[in-house]
Amino acid sequence: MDPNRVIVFDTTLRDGEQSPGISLNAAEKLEIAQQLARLGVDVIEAGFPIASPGDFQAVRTIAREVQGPIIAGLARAHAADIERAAEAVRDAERPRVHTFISTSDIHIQHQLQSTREDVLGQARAAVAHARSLVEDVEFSPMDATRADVEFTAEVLQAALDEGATTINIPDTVGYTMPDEYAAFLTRLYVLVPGLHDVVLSVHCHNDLGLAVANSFAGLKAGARQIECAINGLGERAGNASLEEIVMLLRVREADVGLTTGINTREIARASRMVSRLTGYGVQPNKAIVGRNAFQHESGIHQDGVLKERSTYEIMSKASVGFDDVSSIVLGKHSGRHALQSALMDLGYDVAGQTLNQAFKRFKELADKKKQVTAMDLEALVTDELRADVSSYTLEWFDVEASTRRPPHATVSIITPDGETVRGDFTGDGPIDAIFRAINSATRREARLREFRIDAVTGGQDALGEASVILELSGSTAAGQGVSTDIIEAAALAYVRALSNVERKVIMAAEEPEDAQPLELSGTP
Ligand SMILES: CC(=O)SCCNC(=O)CCNC(=O)[C@H](O)C(C)(C)COP(=O)(O)OP(=O)(O)OC[C@H]1O[C@@H](n2cnc3c(N)ncnc32)[C@H](O)[C@@H]1OP(=O)(O)O
Ligand SMILES: CC(C)C(=O)C(=O)O
Ligand SMILES: [Mg+2]
Repeated sequence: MDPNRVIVFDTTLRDGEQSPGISLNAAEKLEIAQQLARLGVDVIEAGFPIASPGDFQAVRTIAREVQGPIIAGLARAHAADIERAAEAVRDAERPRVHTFISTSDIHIQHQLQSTREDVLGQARAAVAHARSLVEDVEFSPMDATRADVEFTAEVLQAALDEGATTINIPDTVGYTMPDEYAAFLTRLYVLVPGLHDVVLSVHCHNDLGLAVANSFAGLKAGARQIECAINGLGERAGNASLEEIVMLLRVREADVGLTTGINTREIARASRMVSRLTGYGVQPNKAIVGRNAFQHESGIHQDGVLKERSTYEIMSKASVGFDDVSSIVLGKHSGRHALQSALMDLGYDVAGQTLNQAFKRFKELADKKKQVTAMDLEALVTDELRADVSSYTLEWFDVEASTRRPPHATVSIITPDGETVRGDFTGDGPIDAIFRAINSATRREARLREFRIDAVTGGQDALGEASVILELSGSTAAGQGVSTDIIEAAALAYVRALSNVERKVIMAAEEPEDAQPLELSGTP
């Protein structure tokens, strides 16, 4: 085998399933195992067969149905565990039994309540027994990183003497540090030269957030198998995340020189499947598979990525199978380039002053909304186009609403001549009050024919779109307004409808009777 090829041992279905609250049935485990095979992992640790009849059945089903990877079952250093594991994986193309016993004094004294001598004997017997049942036997000295290195070496020598084919060095409680872990492995290679003839493996936990860093240090020290789990699942803070270590090796391959057999384009699918079946969501800012991992929200980054992706991305989202995720997210930190590009996607070719005006409205909206969606943008732009044909402008308004007295509205309007006029009114409801306050300020007797308000987008911070039809001196016209505040949306719509109807009245008075009515533009 290529000495630079790293064996990917996936333990999502064993250590990953040890995450509190996860219990996968045989069908669910099989579905994940099939995806792991598509992903191209080399070994699937399918479960702990002695743990329950269900887990035994799940491991057996996977062993029978999943082609490609080695299928492993975990076993304590007990004959019954080993026999159950061997039976469960027996029908696999390539079965493996993974047996383990602690070598740290903390575990030997307090958990096993035993002695180093007994542990040495149990390890030897366990590997020998496993080897009598299957060819491929992995041995792990549990809690090795807190154990005496000389004693661990002695146990490993016994495991090798009995025919172990892979030796795994677990950092069971996520205690070690990269330099220390690498030094521990280097020392084991010196103390147990036979380790050079088998595969040395790393199995790191994330209690201090170092699982991937420690695993990587182990690979640099000579290990060629990495035990990891999709989405970093595993006991307590989890195991090294498969996607992180695999992409680290891929992205820095030229510098590190190690490869895996993983089809990285299957990573996103594997992550989503595991998340769905385990009920463990992925944190948005998780490396590689988090929702944000390939999204850019800030204007400077968006500008860079729009000009050349590599300015702010060290890998492409396509390389991990996230083709369907949009890279540019519009929010309060976005700039004109991103807005222009998003508008272009919607079919609006805006530039110059129109872009500046849309950008101003967009920033105001982004201050109110966490994320600005395509629908919000569309509403904003059409609203901006409508604003171009308005004659009256709503400068500001105040509405006092209460259940104890009738609502009162005050408005300030800028007329087509640039004059500021004010009006106020006490109405039946806040919208009625503001509409009549606009009439009072403009000294127009417009009559409301229709009023409707719709939510443009979902959620508490949704944009509302108000539509108003007004009648003035026998003519009618419509106006629309958009805002996160429905009273403001209604007032904008009223002011625009008033501008439109007034223009119609003037035109009707000026033009011959067969003239066509003026069409308002509002769509791209
Ligand atoms: C670091 C790891 O991830 S190790 C794997 C952890 N995974 C699991 O434990 C999940 C599956 N486990 C189970 O379903 C159960 O714990 C079983 C079926 C394996 C055992 O259940 P029980 O027999 O009731 O024992 P229990 O879990 O309470 O205690 C563990 C026993 O195993 C012993 N033990 C622990 N590790 C080992 C080992 N590697 N080899 C031999 N014995 C061990 C403990 O000393 C304890 O023995 P004791 O009963 O003589 O005190
Ligand atoms: C069983 C072993 C490999 C384990 O999961 C650990 O020590 O963390
Ligand atoms: Mg573990």
